[in-house]
Amino acid sequence: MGKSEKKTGKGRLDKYYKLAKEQGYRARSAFKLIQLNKKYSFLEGSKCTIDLCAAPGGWLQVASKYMPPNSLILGVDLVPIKPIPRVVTFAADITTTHCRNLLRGEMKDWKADVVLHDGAPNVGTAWIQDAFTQSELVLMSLKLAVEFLIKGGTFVTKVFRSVDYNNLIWVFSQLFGKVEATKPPSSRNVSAEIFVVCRDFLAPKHIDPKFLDPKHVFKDLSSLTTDKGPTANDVQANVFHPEKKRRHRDGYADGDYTLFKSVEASTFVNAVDPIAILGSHNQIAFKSDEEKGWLKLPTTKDEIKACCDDLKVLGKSDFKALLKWRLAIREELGLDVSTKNVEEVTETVEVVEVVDEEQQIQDELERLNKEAAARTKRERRRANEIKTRTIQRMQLQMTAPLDIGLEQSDAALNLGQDDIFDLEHTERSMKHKNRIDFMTDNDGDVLIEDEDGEGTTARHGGEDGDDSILDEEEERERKVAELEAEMDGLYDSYRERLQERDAKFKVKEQRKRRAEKEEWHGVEKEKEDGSDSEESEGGWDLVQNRKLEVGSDSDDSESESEEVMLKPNKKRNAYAEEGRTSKRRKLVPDLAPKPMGKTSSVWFQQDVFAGVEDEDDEMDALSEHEDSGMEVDGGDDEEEENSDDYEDEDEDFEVVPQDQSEDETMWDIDGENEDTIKQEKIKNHGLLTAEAVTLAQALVNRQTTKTELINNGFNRYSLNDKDNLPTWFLEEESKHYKPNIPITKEAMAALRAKQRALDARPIKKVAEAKARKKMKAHQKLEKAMKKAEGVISTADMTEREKAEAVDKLMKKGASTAKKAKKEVKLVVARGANKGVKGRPKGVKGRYHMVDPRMKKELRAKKRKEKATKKRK
Ligand SMILES: C[S@@+](CC[C@H](N)C(=O)[O-])C[C@H]1O[C@@H](n2cnc3c(N)ncnc32)[C@H](O)[C@@H]1O
Repeated sequence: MGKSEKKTGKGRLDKYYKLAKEQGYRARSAFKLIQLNKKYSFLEGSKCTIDLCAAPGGWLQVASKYMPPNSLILGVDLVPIKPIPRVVTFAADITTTHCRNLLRGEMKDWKADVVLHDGAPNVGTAWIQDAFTQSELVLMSLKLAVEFLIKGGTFVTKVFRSVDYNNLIWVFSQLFGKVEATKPPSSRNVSAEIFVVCRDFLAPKHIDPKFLDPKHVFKDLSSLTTDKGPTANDVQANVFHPEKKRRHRDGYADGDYTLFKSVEASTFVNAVDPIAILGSHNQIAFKSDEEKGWLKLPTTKDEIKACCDDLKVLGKSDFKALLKWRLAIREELGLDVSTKNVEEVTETVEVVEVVDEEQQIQDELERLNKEAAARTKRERRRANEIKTRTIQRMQLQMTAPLDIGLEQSDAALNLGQDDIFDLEHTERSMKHKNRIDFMTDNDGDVLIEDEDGEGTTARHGGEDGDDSILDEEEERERKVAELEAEMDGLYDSYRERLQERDAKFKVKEQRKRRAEKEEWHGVEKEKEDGSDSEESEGGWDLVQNRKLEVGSDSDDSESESEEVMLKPNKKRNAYAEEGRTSKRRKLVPDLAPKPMGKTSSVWFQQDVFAGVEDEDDEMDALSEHEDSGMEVDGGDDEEEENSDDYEDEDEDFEVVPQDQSEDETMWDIDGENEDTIKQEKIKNHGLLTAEAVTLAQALVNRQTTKTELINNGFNRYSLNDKDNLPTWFLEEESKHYKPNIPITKEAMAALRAKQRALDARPIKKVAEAKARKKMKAHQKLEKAMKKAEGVISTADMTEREKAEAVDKLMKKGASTAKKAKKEVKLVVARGANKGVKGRPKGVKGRYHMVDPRMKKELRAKKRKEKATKKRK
């Protein structure tokens, strides 16, 4: 709401408002005093004026303007008044003795010629209280006036036309010679205010205290009665907008001097217009026995009782509560019939129908059956919808593996979320399957262990029941395998997408893996070229590879048990192959030839492999190493291919197909190959992590031994079984599930020193440029020397000439390396040089005009450099 709108709404933007603004008065009310003074001229002759209720100070400004110089002007208000020249102000309540004392202190034994009062009580309390304070305020100002006024002095006060008006005028006339009520033109017509100018103060020696006692002055008023009540509008407004306090500026109804009105509760309850009663009364009283009985009813809560006590302080919600209470009482009395009751009656009529009990039970059962059927149907439909949605999302590659996990509560598959992630369960079912396989006897009979552990024989493919159990199990396994394969595939495509989005993804991955390795062993492991292939592997492949690695390490007896473990996996892989279409490519090993990894090349550089070129021989060599329990790092697809072939022929023989895993390094601590790489790496780059340096220092300082270190390598992290875990889980786990090797201060310091040394080294480009320069200088010098040799061998030159020529040549040859920089003189544009155009006087050679500030900055820079050098 705009300001002008607000003001216009109240009719305030009148000419006096504008005039007050123009003339610098703090309030438009200033014009009321100006006009009153114009009519009665009391300010011009006043030497002392007291303004009661003077804030913000409009009247004080007028007094200060119209009163003679050196006169005393005092202003009092509840709120502080901003200073006005030659005006003394206080903040005090005019009804208190404190205010009186303040005035007395300021006046000494002076008397005031004029006492002004423009007070308006601050609204906020109950309406009845307002009405009382208003009249009281006038009487209080009169009390102060008669105390401080000089005989013949003037008292100007504002009163509201109310029931008190006549009484007040009568009191004034008892104390002043002339009493006139007037409404200055600046006072709005809508306002009930009127100004009474009491002149010629009689200053009686004794003033009857009753004249100044509100109780006395307004005492008789209560005896007067009126027929004219408040208007209907007023009443409604009182009830529905109680917060808007009405000042009754038009005064009370003639003769209606009873400010406090009580109404009996029964009148309110029986009234045709209860709102009118609420608006025109102060209290609802419970006098008769019947009314007192209502007080005990549960509907008459404490709040209702409190509301009935003082209607004038109630809010809208209180009135509503009272009207509701009235309705409740009326229902209680049978005066009203509530809609609720009507409904209840109707219901009762329905229930009263005589129904056969059996029939009723039958109906109830039918109803329950129908409900159950509908529920099942609903659930099935919902499950189908979810299934379809999930499949669609999978097809559209919208579902990331984690999402899948959340959405796979597929009732149709009999797999909840728990089932999918319940790997134990999956494994159990697989083992169960294996056990069945293993327990198949030669006759083709199957030994199935019952709960007690006793074997029972069942015909292979015999009874339907067993078949169905097997089918169910198989079906279940198949679905689990399919889902897992699906998830792995999706995870791979997710990683691919990630790779596409983030160009640094590969580098990050490599770094991460390197960091992991270092954390374990303290030395950085050479990154294999084949890491790419590992990255592109699905989780299932990784698990498979790990299995193969473990298998290759274990002895024969172990490999047998491993085989048992591996079997279901192979089977699962087969299922996965079956079930997968587009994502399947991730599970198929990449057959394209790949460059040999660095580790591999180091390995194959050994003498043993000299001259071995053909594939078969290579495979022989590999198998030899397998037998000797040594780790062979693959990465070549040829090997991989061959390994597959061999696997088919002899399952005991398994070749590590691709990249070396972290586990491998852990298990093969003494591996020759490993050591070579590590040594080489350390030789080239030194130790790179604080953990590695800590361990190395501990070793050097004999705080630990190699054996201890190896033993420490076998901790809960190293023996973490990662089988059957999906890649995404392993990756997530690798972030947090790792040993926390303590590092020492010394290790950190050593690493930092190394880093600083590295930082101090010039970058490759700079080093190259320097080398180029050096080389050129060297070439030039060589050229000069050749020329000098030519000069020496010349016959037609004297020895002296030869020496001079050689000297010149050699100088020229050497000078290129150090070309003297042409010096540029800096001339400060200050004093005579300020604003000079062209060469400044007395400056020879190259020069550059500079701002004096530049020199200062240069000096500061040098200072700083010096300080940093010192610190170093
Ligand atoms: C209409 S204003 C006075 C305007 C003033 N005449 C002027 O021209 O600026 C009424 C003032 O009376 C003050 N007032 C109300 N009750 C009071 C009390 N008990 N003691 C002192 N001042 C009071 C209010 O604080 C308010 O500032």
